[in-house]
Amino acid sequence: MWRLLVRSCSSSSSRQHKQQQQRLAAAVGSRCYTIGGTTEGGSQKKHEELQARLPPFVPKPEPVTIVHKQGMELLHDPWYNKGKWSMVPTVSSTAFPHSERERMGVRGLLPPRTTTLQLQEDRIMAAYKHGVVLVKPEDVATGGVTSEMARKWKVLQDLQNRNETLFYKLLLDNFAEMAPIIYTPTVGWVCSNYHNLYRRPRGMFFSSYDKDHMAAMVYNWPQDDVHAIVVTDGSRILGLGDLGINGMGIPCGKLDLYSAAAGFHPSKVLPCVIDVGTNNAALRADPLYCGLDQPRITGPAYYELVDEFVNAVMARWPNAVLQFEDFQMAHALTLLQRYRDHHLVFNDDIQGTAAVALAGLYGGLRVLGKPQEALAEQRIVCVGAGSAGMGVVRQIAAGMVKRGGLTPEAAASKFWVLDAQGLVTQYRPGLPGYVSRFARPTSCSVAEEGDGLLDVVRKVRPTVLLGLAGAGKLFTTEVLSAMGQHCERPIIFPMSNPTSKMECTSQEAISVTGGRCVFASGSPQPSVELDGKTYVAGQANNLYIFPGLALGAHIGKTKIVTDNMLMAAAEILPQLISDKDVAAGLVYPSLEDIRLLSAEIAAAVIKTAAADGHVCDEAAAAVAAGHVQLLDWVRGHMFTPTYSSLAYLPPGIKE
Ligand SMILES: NC(=O)C1=CN([C@@H]2O[C@H](COP(=O)(O)OP(=O)(O)OC[C@H]3O[C@@H](n4cnc5c(N)ncnc54)[C@H](O)[C@@H]3O)[C@@H](O)[C@H]2O)C=CC1
Ligand SMILES: CC(=O)C(=O)O
Ligand SMILES: [Mg+2]
Repeated sequence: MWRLLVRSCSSSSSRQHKQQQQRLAAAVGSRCYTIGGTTEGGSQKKHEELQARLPPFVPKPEPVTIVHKQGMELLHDPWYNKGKWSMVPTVSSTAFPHSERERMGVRGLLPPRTTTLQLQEDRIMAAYKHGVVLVKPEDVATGGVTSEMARKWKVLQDLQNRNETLFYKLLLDNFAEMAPIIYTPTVGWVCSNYHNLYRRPRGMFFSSYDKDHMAAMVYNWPQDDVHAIVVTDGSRILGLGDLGINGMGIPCGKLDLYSAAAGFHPSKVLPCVIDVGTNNAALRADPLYCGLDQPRITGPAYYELVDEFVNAVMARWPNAVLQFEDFQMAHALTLLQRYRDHHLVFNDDIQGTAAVALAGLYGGLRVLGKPQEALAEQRIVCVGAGSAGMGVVRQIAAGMVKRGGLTPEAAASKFWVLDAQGLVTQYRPGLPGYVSRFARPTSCSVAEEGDGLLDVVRKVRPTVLLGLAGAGKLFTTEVLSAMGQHCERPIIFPMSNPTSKMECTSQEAISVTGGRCVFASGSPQPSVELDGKTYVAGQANNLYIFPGLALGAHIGKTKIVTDNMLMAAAEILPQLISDKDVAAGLVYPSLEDIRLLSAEIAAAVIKTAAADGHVCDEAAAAVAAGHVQLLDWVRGHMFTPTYSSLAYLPPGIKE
């Protein structure tokens, strides 16, 4: 240390400098130290030489502020917070250096990348001078989100930051209208621009930097009783690809729906992101990006981190249901299989989407006036062999076995699955097990390995066309027209999100098929007027399933989420469509009734889990009491956004 100090000094003749030299000499006393390799000891001349080279002393007290707050309380104090709590986009709070985060109990409450006061100021100046461009033309192109939708999102976001009770009352009272603003498609734009829009930390941020700290840092979250956690690693956000830590917008949006749709108390839900880096070079290069500046960690190190996260949150909040969301296929299924027998977890993209697709097909059969058994007669083309596509195919096949009486092999023969390389057949080397079961046999006739969608549709003449590729307009006019030519009432579900990644619009499908198709899409679509008739578009989105499924699993204390529970959710949903809506061609019930739908799904899930012998005694008693009592019991657990009287409890006094 002395060596460094001495070598970095420079000469000065100031009085302060001399005082500093004297103080240093006194402090050093007769201690031996090295200058340029020579050992010195008490020589006045050498002292003077040394002191002459020391930097000047500047009497400047270090700016330390004594704080009597830590953690969330600190972040919520605009004076101590090192972010901007303003109405303009900025990187909030991230100017806390890591050592200080540790000291102040805010580790995990902020994104991992730190910024500077200067960068924050530059951003504010830019917004001050040039205004905030909320939606750029390219955002509309990539996300299908207009300035008007972004403006509404901002109004709701500001309200949520101010008054959660009012936010949830508004959302619940206007659910169908506002779901597209807090959820898809607007949430896709929010994630793409999260680093620009970020104002206030929400949820917990875990990163590879936190390795070996997660079990402790979860205690920085102030709520002891968390009921639902949604986590992403940002690797496949909707159909928008790797958005790194920006993917945090998705757990936030999903949990808004947990509270609005299923009545989870907003203070008891926890959005989480695990930042293992990103392969999105543009984001990493952006100075405002608040995630780690490193490529994604893969392999065993990745699984060690996710294991640590799961163990940490499950140890602190053993009653929580944990939803995995928007993990890329390379990890999604492996993670689900890794935890599903040990914890109350599910993967929404694999399982929630599967259940909503099967529900939509049962709804479609109702529209066509056919029983559920008719599922087994369908020929189904699915474009997209990823986590969502294969989850959907597997669930529909299970429905064919259960309702249609087919063997698993016969059910598999009803599917033609395409990925980015075209039709998937057994010719394909290295097919993972979850795909190979549905790969067409090589001896098969009509369609061949690698065939494009149009060829497959012409050769196979499917009755159902599903889109889960996240690749945009794959259901071209030719494809839609071919669907309409061989099938009187084709079922067409372009399920990819957000709007810009959907395989076709409602207008395209309905006009090309002359209004004959049964249509539902992943993101909401407008009604279509054709020849004086109005065709209403349904929404084939897992938002119908996950709130009620999670509620049933949580309050029923089912310990795990089974395939039977998912099947129960898929089977109950189409029974809840009103006859009027069926007559209008809708394959899903109205979103205006979302609380009722979630309660019915939760009840169905609990009944199934009870039959399989894994619910808590209270839930078992509610099931035994009958359906009406069970529904009442479920609803009794739902949060209702109303104001209540506040009572003050001084510190140290127990409730
Ligand atoms: N409506 C809903 O509730 C849900 C919709 N999704 C959407 O499904 C889409 C896919 O999600 P994941 O399966 O998780 O993604 P993924 O990345 O796991 O799979 C994508 C699949 O699409 C294939 N693909 C890509 N481009 C293609 C092309 N041009 N032609 C044919 N196939 C192509 C890929 O080869 C891969 O098999 C996303 O857009 C996502 O937003 C996902 C979950 C729920
Ligand atoms: C809806 C959904 O979960 C997705 O598009 O990924
Ligand atoms: Mg998803």
